[in-house]
Amino acid sequence: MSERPKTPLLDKVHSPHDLKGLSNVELERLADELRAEMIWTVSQTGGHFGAGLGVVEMTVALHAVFDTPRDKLVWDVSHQSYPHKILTGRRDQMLTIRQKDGLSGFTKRSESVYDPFGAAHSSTSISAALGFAVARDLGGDSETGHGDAIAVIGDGAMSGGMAFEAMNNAGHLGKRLIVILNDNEMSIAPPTGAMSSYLSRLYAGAPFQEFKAAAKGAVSLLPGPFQEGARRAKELLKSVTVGGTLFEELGFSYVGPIDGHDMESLLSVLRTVKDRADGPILIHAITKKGKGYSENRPDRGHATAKFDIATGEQMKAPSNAPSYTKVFAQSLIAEAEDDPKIVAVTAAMPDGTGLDLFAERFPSRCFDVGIAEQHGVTFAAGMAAGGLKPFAAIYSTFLQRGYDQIVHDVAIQRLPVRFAIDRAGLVGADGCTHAGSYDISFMSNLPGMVVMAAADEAELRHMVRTALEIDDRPSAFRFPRGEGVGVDLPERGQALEIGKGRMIQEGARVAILNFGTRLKEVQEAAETLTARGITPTIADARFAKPLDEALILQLARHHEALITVEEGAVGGFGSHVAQLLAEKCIFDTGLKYRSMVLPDIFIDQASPRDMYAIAGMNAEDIVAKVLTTLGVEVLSQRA
Ligand SMILES: Cc1ncc(C[n+]2csc(CCOP(=O)(O)OP(=O)(O)O)c2C)c(N)n1
Ligand SMILES: CC(=O)[C@@H](O)[C@H](O)COP(=O)(O)O
Ligand SMILES: [Mg+2]
Repeated sequence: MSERPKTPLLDKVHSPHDLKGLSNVELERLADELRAEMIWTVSQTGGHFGAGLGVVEMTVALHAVFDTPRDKLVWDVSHQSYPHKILTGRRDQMLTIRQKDGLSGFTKRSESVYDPFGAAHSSTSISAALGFAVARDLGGDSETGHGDAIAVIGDGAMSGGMAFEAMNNAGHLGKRLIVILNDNEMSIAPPTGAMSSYLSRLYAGAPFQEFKAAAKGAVSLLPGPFQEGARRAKELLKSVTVGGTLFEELGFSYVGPIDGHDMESLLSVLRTVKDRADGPILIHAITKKGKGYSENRPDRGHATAKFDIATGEQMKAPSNAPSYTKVFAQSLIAEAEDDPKIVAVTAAMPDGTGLDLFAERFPSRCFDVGIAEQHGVTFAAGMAAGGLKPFAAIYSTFLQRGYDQIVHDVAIQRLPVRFAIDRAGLVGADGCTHAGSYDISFMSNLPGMVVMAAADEAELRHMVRTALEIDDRPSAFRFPRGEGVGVDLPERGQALEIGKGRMIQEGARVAILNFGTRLKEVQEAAETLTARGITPTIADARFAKPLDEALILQLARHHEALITVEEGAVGGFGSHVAQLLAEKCIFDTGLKYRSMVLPDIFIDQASPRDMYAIAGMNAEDIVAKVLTTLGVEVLSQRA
């Protein structure tokens, strides 16, 4: 185990207030200690890493200059907020981060007054900070008071449309608002897009040194705070800006680029801005993701498992089966070898969706659109309308961003976009912000949509093929984060019959109708139940839409009880089954129907197994549900 670093200055910091008396040199030393502390902490826990390392100096400088929590500091995505958490009274809990009952890996209002706004999905910070600015100016109530509103947003997050919607609004309102663009020339993967190239050009055009000198000069010109008139302040800011940027056209003052690791520069600029800004201002800070430890890794150490600090070696549990993501990617590549019309879209998640593999094989047929799920969906719709066969590979939670586009651009026009919905169900350490809980509901509600869920990795392979063959309407297939169950994989997928489920085992009294990867838990539950003399019938629905009506009615008519199981919120598969049973008057026959869905709460981070335990959806919960439904004593079973 790596030794905890010595951090004499940091040990004296219990809140940002303790930074106020420190000199610039001490703040610089504090940043070094904070970085060492963060490296050690994440080596023990795993988690998001590179982004936090890149904002260590910025975090120290922001807390030294601004008056949080009165000033509202909003971190975009907030995967970079670990140093902020350490400085804002949560250092002692850092070893619990992303674990059950521990700290969240993201900012969270209920966790700290220093987290004025929760995040985890990207590109929301400018909108939220603008909201704080307006609340301040219009006398909103706030326990911590109202001061400056500061958004820290990455270059990747800046590719999201919301950031521009917010700047458009902020430039128009003209309120004092501070946006720090943390430009490390990385998203999770290297950023793509014209905006990214534009930022690089801004950076290339104005070397730090000149700016640093200007900033220093400007600060030395300042008399005490609050003594300078507005005219002078404007001139001062102008002297440290370069003109003609896109941001200025949108109504922001642009300051930069500055070296985001240079404490002197940061402090000078932030102090100047704090004292003088009178409208929206954007500070362009250049940083290195992974600074001081993982900056040379291809992903700059975006996220990591626990690791050995000396060797960098990550401690990952050995895998027994390929991940669902990999099976998806390999299956799609196999299909694309034969069908040149197949194209793939990712919204800034090439590695996470496996499309990095697809892009290696078919570079011109793979599109990383940036953090732009809305655009990604409509872009795919356009390609479908143009005669291609697009697969939009998007995490369930991020697909929420593109919902109107799914309805308006895809479903209403019945365009054959294939949605490969990764990270379906509860994902673990990222917690409720990343849970894929709603896609079954929001996709199954749409007329004409085909909605599938894979029960194992072989099923996923078949569903890729099935989606490919559905060329007259949109379709979706969902699969979870992590490893498959280890079933044999067919070389190639076989198209499934649309809207047809499959029988897994015949039993009596109770039928369990599964949708998705709870099948393993259902089968485990069935073993326990069989030992108690109740052998359930098990079927795998495969489709939530269209429903296999014949199968469902058969199960309902030949069993005392029918229980559906799905890894999704209420309103999904089970609700559609209930609707069918009601319409066919099956409830009138006395059928006991139960639907096992995610409960109506947001479940915080824990292992997926623990999250499903909280949700009441593991094998033992299925056993209990069967027994209570049949009126059999549960307690004796548990004993
Ligand atoms: C809407 C949405 N899509 C995708 C993601 C996944 N995601 C998390 S961080 C990240 C990259 C962000 O890049 P940037 O803002 O530059 O921050 P950096 O990690 O470089 O500091 C992405 C794509 C997300 N959080 N939200
Ligand atoms: C912050 C963020 O949104 C991503 O980094 C996310 O945590 C990735 O999740 P996976 O590890 O499931 O790809
Ligand atoms: Mg970045």
